[in-house]
Amino acid sequence: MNQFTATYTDQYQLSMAQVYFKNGQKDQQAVFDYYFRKLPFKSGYAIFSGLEDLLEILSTLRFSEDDLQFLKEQGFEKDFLEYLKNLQFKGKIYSVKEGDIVFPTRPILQVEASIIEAQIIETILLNLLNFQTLIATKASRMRLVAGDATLLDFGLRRAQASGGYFATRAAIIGGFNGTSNVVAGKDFDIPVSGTMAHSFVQSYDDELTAFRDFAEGHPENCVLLVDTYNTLKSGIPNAVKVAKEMEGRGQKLMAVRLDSGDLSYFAKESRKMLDAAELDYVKIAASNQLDEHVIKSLLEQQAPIDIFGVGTNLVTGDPDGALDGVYKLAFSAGKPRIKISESIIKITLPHKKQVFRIKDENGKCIGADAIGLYHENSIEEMHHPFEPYKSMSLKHYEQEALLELVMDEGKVLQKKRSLSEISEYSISRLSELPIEYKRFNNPHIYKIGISETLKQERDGLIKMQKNKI
Ligand SMILES: Nc1ncnc2c1ncn2[C@@H]1O[C@H](COP(=O)(O)OP(=O)(O)OP(=O)(O)O)[C@@H](O)[C@H]1O
Ligand SMILES: O=P(O)(O)OC[C@H]1O[C@H](OP(=O)(O)OP(=O)(O)O)[C@H](O)[C@@H]1O
Ligand SMILES: O=C(O)c1cccnc1
Repeated sequence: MNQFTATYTDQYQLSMAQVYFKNGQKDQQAVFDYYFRKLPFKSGYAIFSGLEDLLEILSTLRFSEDDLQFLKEQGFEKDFLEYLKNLQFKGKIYSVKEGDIVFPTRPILQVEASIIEAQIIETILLNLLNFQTLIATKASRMRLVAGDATLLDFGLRRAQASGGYFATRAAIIGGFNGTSNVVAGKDFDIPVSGTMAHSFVQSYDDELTAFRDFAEGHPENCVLLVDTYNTLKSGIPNAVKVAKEMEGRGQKLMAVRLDSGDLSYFAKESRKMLDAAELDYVKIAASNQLDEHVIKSLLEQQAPIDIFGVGTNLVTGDPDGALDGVYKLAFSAGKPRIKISESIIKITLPHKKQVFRIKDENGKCIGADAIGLYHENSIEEMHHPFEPYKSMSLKHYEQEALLELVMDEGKVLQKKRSLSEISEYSISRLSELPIEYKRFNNPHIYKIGISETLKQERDGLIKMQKNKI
């Protein structure tokens, strides 16, 4: 999987790094926060995904000989290139657990490293975490509405080039059951499955022979695509014949797949025809431009669909396309740092921090996370980040610290979890979130607050910067 070297970065990271190097600042320690500002899909939550890939890549990230030659041709200086030759990420990473539910404007992950190392990894970190978090969130929304139905990822062919690879992984974290993507299945140990294409049916002179040959070739998990010519007049009657022939051989047809037309109508009619032939065990799969809204609508119409195959809208994160996750400097050279912006929501939070999930006495999430300085063990009073008179006492609540050290001196500290473990964790964390945050229309807004000490630090820095201007 690891096709990345340290040039998987933006040029400005290297331009800045060369200046730090030449000015003797290369060992200056820095803290950067990773967070996003806007939830995708008008969702009330997001699912954090991509952490284990990031840690694995960082633990072996180097500049290759080829990279250094290229950078030389780009005009980088000899002594800086010599330094890059031995550069490895030796920093610390604090992170929320992969699969957890996460919310805008509060740190999900913090990097503490030399300014050069921290800067060079920014691009790959954002590339991996933004994309997977987007897709895991999309997948999770489909899982929420699909109930017990099986969700399969069919997206590799529609993905933005190599995005399909990580999209599959993220889909599983968000609650999908399997994929048609063979390489992702192999690399990430994901159940791989699939049906047949229209071309297979078209390549025969008649549909029945195509179905027969396929069923003989693949008696286990056989799924027949029934809409190439006419679903109810040809596809289903031929599938029934083949299913009966399979029964004669002691085999069972697993499912039929619908891929066009009114999926509710065709699923209901197909179910009736299969049941009338005593094939109630044959499942119905559906595909064709599905997303969480279509799946929800189909199930509200009581369409008897057992398996949903989802491609385009899953792997492209339609309609949002990207998560706006950012990486902002919070501390460097022994001082807290802030970025002030015209837009109040874009003002950053200084210092190394900790984030607490606020829970009631029964351990139930109340819909709030509070951000404090790293050394604060808990937060007494949470302030609205920007509205001065809004605050809430947290004295009687439980507080769960969310950021934990997952990488130290460039080494991964946690044992690798399987994707199914991460997915189960994600589903259990989502189940702790009250239902109001999970509805599709105008979900309740999760509260993010800051501690009194962090507020004072931030406001002091804003004042200081304003006085300088
Ligand atoms: N019963 C339904 N309720 C809600 N959405 C549906 C239903 N049936 C299909 N859809 C969705 O409607 C969209 C368009 O389906 P439509 O029937 O127009 O196209 P199509 O069948 O793919 O056309 P074609 O026959 O040319 O392939 C798809 O996203 C599909 O998943
Ligand atoms: O609609 P999506 O959510 O993107 O799901 C993937 C689509 O890819 C396949 O179609 P395609 O026409 O590429 O091949 P086929 O001949 O196998 O149907 C499949 O039949 C789905 O319709
Ligand atoms: O296995 C399938 O049915 C499949 C795989 C990829 C894309 N569409 C369908």
